[in-house]
Amino acid sequence: MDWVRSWKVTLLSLLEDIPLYLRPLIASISVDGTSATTMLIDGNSGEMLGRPLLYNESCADALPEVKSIAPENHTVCSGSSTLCKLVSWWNVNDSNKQSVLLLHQADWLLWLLHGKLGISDYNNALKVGYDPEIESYPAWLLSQPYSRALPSVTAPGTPIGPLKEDILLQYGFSKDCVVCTGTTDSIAAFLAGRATKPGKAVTSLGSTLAIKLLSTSRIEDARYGVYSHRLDDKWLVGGASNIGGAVLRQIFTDEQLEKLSEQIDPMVASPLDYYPLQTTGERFPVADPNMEPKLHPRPKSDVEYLHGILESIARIEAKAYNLLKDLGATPVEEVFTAGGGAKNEKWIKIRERVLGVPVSRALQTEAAYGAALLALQGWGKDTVASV
Ligand SMILES: Nc1ncnc2c1ncn2[C@@H]1O[C@H](COP(=O)(O)OP(=O)(O)O)[C@@H](O)[C@H]1O
Ligand SMILES: O=C(CO)[C@H](O)[C@H](O)COP(=O)(O)O
Repeated sequence: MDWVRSWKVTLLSLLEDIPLYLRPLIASISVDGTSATTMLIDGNSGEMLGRPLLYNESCADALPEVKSIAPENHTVCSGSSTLCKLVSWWNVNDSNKQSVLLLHQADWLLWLLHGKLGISDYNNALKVGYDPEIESYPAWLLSQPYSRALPSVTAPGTPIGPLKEDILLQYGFSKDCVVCTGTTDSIAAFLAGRATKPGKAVTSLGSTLAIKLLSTSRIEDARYGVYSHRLDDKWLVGGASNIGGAVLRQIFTDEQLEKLSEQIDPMVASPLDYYPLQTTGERFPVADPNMEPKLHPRPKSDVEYLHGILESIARIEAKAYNLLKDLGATPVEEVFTAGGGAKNEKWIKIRERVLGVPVSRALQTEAAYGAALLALQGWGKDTVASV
C-alpha cells in the first residue's frame, strides 16, 4: 500500500470536492490524523526517507533504549510510540541523519497546504515525548542525538500561515485562508463531541477503540497504555486499544452489521467472551505486544456472534474506564460515542448496560468536525467560545 500517495490524493480530492463558489469563502483549514503515525523526511527537500510507520505498528527493538532514557512508565515507553519509531530508524540508518525531520501524519498533510516544514501540535507530539505541561521537549530527550529530528510544537488550532501559492491558484481559495495546526483523530473526535465537564468522555468506535475522559488530573502509565493529552487547562486521559471496528469489518459488511444488530436484544447479556483483536498485540487497557486475538468459539448464529463481539468490546471499554478511575482520573459520569460504531443504537444500549453510566451518540460523530473547530479557533479565538 502506497500510504503517502493515498493520503496526498485523498487530501487533494477533498479540496476538489469543495464547490467552486464556496472555496473563496473558506477562512481556515485544519486536519486530524492517526496518532503516532510517523513520517521521517529530508528536512531540506521534503522527500520521504523510508515508508511511514503507522499508528499501531510497534518498533519494540527500540524499546530498551527508550526505557533507558525516559522516566519509568512514560508514554513513550511503548513499542508503538513515535519515539520508538524515531530511535529505531536512527539506529538502522547511517545516512541522512543531518537532515532527517520527523513529522506526524497530520503535520505532513498540513505541510502540503502551508509549505512550512517541521511544525507539529502538542497532541500529535505527545508520543514522541513532548511535554504539554512544560510546553517543551524534556531535557532527557533534548540531550539525545536524534532530538535534532524533532518538529517544533504549538498548541492545536494555532495559525501557521496562508495556503501555498500553487494550492491557492489551483483550487481558487482566498489568499486570506489560514492553515492551522491539527490534532490526533481521537482528540478531534472528543472536540467534536463538545463534552466540556470533567467526568464526561468520548469513546471513538472507529477502526480502533479510543477513549478520552476529561479529567482534572493528568495520568501517565505505559504499563497499561494510559496517557493524558492536554486540553487547555485540563487533561484528556485515556488510550487506544487495537480492538474496534476493523475487526467487525473483517467479519461483517456494514449492511450485515445493520441487519444483524436489529435482531439483538441489548438488555440480554451475551455469554460469549472474546478479545476481538485483528492481529497479535494490544495497546490499552492492557499493553501487551504478544496478546492474541480471541474470536472463537463461533456460534452458528451470526446474530449471537455479533452480540458476543459487541458485548466483549463493551466489557473491555468498561475495564478501561475503571482502570482510569483506579489510576486517579476523574471518574466517568457520561460517555458520548464517535466513529462509525456510533450509528449502532443496539451497541450503545449494550454499552450503557455494561458501563453503568449514560451512553449516547455524540452530536457530531465525525472527528473531522473537531478539526474544523480547531480551524475556527485558529481563525479567531473568540469565535470558538461563542459557537
Ligand atoms: N452498524 C454498525 N455497527 C457497528 N460498527 C459499525 C457499523 N457500521 C460501521 N461500523 C464500523 O465503523 C468502522 C468505521 O468507522 P470510522 O469512524 O469511519 O473508522 P476510522 O475513521 O477509524 O477508519 C468500521 O470498522 C465498521 O466496522
Ligand atoms: O488508534 C488510533 C488510530 O485510530 C490512534 O492511536 C488514536 O489516535 C489514539 O491516539 P491518541 O489518543 O493519541 O489520539
